This record gives sequence, C-alpha cells and structure tokens, in this order.
Amino acid sequence: MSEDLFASSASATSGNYDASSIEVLEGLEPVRRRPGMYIGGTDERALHHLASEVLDNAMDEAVAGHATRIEVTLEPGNRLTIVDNGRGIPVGMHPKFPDKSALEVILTTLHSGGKFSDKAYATSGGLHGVGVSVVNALSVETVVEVALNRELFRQSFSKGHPQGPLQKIGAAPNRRGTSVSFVPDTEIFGAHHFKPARLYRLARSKAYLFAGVEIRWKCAPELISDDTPAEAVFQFPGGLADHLAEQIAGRECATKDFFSGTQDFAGAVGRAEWAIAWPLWSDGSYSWYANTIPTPDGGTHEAGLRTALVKGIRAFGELVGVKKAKDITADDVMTGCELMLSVFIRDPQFQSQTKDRLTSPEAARLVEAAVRDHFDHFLTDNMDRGKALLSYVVDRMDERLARKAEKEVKRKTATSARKLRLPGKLTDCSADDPAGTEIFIVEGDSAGGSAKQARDRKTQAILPIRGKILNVASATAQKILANQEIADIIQALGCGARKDCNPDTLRYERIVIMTDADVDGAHIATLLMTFFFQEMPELVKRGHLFLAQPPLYRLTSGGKSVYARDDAHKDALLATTLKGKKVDVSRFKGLGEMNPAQLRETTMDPKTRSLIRIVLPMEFEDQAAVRDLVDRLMGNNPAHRFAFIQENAAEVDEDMIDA
Ligand SMILES: Nc1ncnc2c1ncn2[C@@H]1O[C@H](COP(=O)(O)OP(=O)(O)OP(=O)(O)O)[C@@H](O)[C@H]1O
Repeated sequence: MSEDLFASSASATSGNYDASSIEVLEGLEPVRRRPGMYIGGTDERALHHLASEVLDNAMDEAVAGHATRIEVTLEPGNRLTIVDNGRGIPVGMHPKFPDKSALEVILTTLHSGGKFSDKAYATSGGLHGVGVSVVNALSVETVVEVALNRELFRQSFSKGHPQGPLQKIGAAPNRRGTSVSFVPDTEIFGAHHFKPARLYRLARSKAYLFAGVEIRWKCAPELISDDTPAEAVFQFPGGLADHLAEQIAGRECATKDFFSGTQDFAGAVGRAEWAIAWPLWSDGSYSWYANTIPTPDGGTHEAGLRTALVKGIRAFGELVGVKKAKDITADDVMTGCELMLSVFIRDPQFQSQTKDRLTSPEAARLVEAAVRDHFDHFLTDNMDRGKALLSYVVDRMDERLARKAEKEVKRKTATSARKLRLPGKLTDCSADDPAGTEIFIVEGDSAGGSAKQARDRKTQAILPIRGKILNVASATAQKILANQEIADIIQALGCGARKDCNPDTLRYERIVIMTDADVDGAHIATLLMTFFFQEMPELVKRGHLFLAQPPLYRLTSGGKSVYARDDAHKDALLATTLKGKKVDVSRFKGLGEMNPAQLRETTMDPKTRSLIRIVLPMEFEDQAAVRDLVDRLMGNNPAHRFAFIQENAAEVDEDMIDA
C-alpha cells in the first residue's frame, strides 16, 4: 500500500480505531444490543417468538413425559404467563457458580441448559440453551416460579438482571412445575403487543402436535377485538389427522381418506407423524415441525417425506402398469397437497436460533423409512384409492410437462429479454401478456395462502411478504438492497428500481397492495407505498399502483351476507338496507381468516371488488418534490413529520388518494 493511500484512509475515518475500539459484550448485553440475531428482529413476529421460546420449554417437559398440562395466560399490560406441571427448573446451587442457583444461571447466562446432552430430555425442541435467557433479557419484568418438592420458589428479573436472589416463599403441597411470567420491553419492541388470536392459534397448534398434553388458554376479555375465545382447553387425541380434517373442512379430495399415520424410527430415538390430503382445488399448504417447533422453511424431514412419496407412487405406477409413472417428480405429488409432518428427533439441528429450517442430515433417511411402508399400504390396501391418487398425480405431471413445453415458446417478451429470475415465494399468473394481469402483494403467509386459493390463476399473481417491510425512507441504499422482501418485490415486478426503473418492462398491469383492514395493515400499506414513491415513482405516475379494500365486517341476515369496509360503513348498512332485521355481525381478524370464496368475492374478483388507485398530485410531477415529501413523512427526523402535520392539519389531504 502506498504512503499516500495510508494518509488518505487515515484522514477519512473519524476517531481512533485501535484495541480500545473492540468491545466485548458481557452477559445478556449482546441480546439487548442485537436482538435480531436471537429472535429474528424486533417486530410483531419477533415479539411472538418470545412466547414460543417459553411455550417450547413447557412442551419439551410434556414431550419428555414429565408435564401433562400447560396454561397460557395473557393479561393486561402485555403480560404473558406460561405455566407447566413438569419437573420445575432446577433450583439448587449450580456446581460451577457456587453463589447462584441453577435457575438464575439459566435465566441470566446464554448457552446454559439441560438439553445439550440427552440425559434430561430425549427429543427436545430446545437445544441452544438461550431461549429463556433471551426472553429475560428482552423483558422489562420476568417472574419465574418453581414448585418443587412441595416448596415454592420465586425470582424476579428486569431486562435480564436479577432483582434479588432466588427465594423460598412457602409451601406448595399441591403444585409442581414452572411458571414464567414476562412483560416484553417496549424499548425493544416499541408499540407491538401480543395478539390474542396469534397466541390462541399457537397454543392450539402445539396441542395438536402432542396428544399427551392439555393446553389451557386464557385471555383478559378486554384485550380481544375479534372472535378469539377468552378461554379454551385444547387436547387432541387424534393429533395431526384431526388438525388436517379441520383444515380440509369437507373439501373434495383425490382420495376420500387422508394418508396419515405415526411411526417410531427404526434404530433411532424418535418418531414421525404425518397427515396428507390431496384436495382437487388447492395451491397447497405445508406445515413442517421438528420437536413441536414449526419449521416453515422445511428442511431435511421435508426431503425424507418427498422421497418416500415419490418413490411410493412410482412403484405403485409400475405395479398397475402405468409406464409414465416413472417420470413423476416429488413436486408432482406435493404441489397442491395439504400436509402436516411432525418429527421428534434426538439432538435436532436447525439453521438458526429462530429454527425456521431443520438441517439434521439423518432426518431425511429416518422420515423416508418411517413413511414409505405406510404409503405403500395406503396405495395398495385399496387399489381404487391408489389408482385415484395416481391419476391425480399423473395429471399434475402432464400439466407440468405442458407448461415446460409452453415455456419454450417464451413468456412475455419483456421478461424473457432479461433473464427471467423470479422469487420463490411468487405464485405467478399464467397469462403471457402483462395486459390485464395483476400482482397482489399480500401481508403474511397465511393471507398469501388464502389469496392463492382465491385468485384467478390466469391473470392474478400473489407475492406474500412477511410482516412490516423496511421503511425505505429512513434506510441507506445499501440496507434497502440487502432487504429480502424488497429484493423479492423488485424481482417479481421485473422493471428494475431507482434509475434502472423502466415501466415498459413491468410484468403486470396492476400492482395491488392487499393488507388487513386494521392499523397494522394500514402501516404495512404505508411502508409499501413509501417504497413505490421512493424507488419506482414512474409506476405510480403511470397509475399502476392500487390498494385493495378488504372488508372488516360480514353482516349476515336471513342467510345472505353483505360486507362492510369499516365501522362507518357497517353502521350505515345497519341503519339502511339491514334496518330492523336480525343481523349477525362478524369481524374479520385478517385476510387469512377469510375463506377463499369470501376473499375472492369481497377483495379480489374484478367484478365485485373495489380498488383504490394511488396517484401523485400534479405538484409532485418532479422527482425531487416526491423525495422531499416522502422524506418528511417517513424519514428519520420526527421533527419534519411534526412540522408537516402542523402545516397540513387544517386541510386533510384527500388528493393523495384518488378513488
Ligand atoms: N419449563 C421448564 N421446565 C423445566 N426446565 C426448564 C423449563 N424451561 C427451561 N428449562 C431449563 O432451562 C434450560 C434453558 O432453557 P432455554 O430456553 O434458555 O434453552 P433451551 O430450551 O435449552 O434451548 P433453546 O435456546 O434452543 O430454546 C433448558 O435446557 C431446561 O433445562
């Protein structure tokens, strides 16, 4: 390196970079400084991850055969309490830290736990020994109680720090187990609150995953704004097969029976449980679990199941003399099926602490071996059933081959000119010409699932995005480019962003933002609009951007339903068309709660829906003015926002949105 270069680089950095610049974070400090590394962010999803961490520990006690009951209680003040009747977190003094109880070590030390070996737990969801300490670090208050040997112990913490030693507080003759009660810190999670509906679903799905546990749900009624029950008891002796039956809800399937079963692993600790249906009309739904932890990105257990299914169906094809069955792929069997697979395995490995994907290599082989025999029996025990499934799968294969042939004829000049690379999450439409097509950008995978079933395959594409996207107005260009959700949107639209943005190569005629009809939904829509205003203003100018208008209420009277956008619309309908009638009013919790037919009718079908087109008023013709406005409204400096509100409060700006 030349001396000049040395000189210039030294002057470019501010302050000293020397040994003293290197920080070592102690105790739980790294969790508070970089929560994303431990819980994947600080948004609503991450907040709910805290609930999973504590519930997973209680489930581990149940799966290990020590707890039979778990209680999940949400109270005002965003306080969540999870109680189990398991063995109780050990309270004795820890051999390595003689002045601390094991409980205190567990709650205040990363990588402390009883699941590193298989002595205390055979097939646990916990393995990193960080879960509950992370919850503790990110909570303004944590109270842990343990009832053990007829005595009750308690210790309280704040932001990870003990508020006194572990105390014996009395006799507990009729109680055993652990209670963890915590209030997430608003310094970390801002205004995000636990959502009763989300916790209710979480508690219920855990009960489906382990027949030996009863889970009790309780929520302060004033926290509930939808039809989530305030109390419920979940116990499902039928396990996943019950869960799937509820999901399929009588829809017609290729075979009347589901393919379901449970099988201990041969030559290893653990087992697999699965339930699969092949509905005639579905874009598929896949739920993967490992030691009761949802692994939405699948992984090696998924791979094992795919292999078992594809090998099984090919062998059956050969048995009944269908030659082309040898070309069936795993996707032909799996696309459009609805399945749940839950494995219990020793020492599972996940891709990260959020455990979205299972990576244990042996899971593939164990699951394949566990499922394969059962699948062969499912196909051959009733040959009509086997043939019905084979013909359904062969249809899929034919469709795939036809699509492949079509692709060679090339789809869309615009996109094939640049190498077509689409995000995996996009469910594209089949039309060749962008004219008349639409892409729905949908909040959340569950809403995405409903939208996929509700769409018109030919003209409507669905891109689910996860939670709140990055606020581009307060992010650096580098951060924007690195954001996966944003990369997916840019890729799906195919028209480039910023100075590369060329609206002529947009792959769809309309871009429709479709979010829940609540405050969170409005926030997500705002962030998306900010993105379009800032990164692709040309698209907005040309009128490509729209907001969907999902309803908030369904009003049913005499077997007929009408839908209301908001409270005012509901009141108007009740006072006019429905006046004097007996009306049943139900509120939609979110898009994902609507069934596909409802979603299609109310929000997606061009014949019955209404859309709002987003336009820029005349004075924002030039790009600098748009940037300035976006920056004032959504940028880093709240003072700008405040000034804007003061300047504009008198004339609420209806021009920005043109119905
Ligand atoms: N409800 C409980 N009952 C009994 N022991 C518990 C309970 N909750 C936690 N523990 C003990 O505390 C340890 C640490 O828990 P923690 O949640 O920090 O990590 P983990 O479950 O081991 O792993 P992971 O970080 O993957 O969740 C556990 O390994 C277990 O020994």
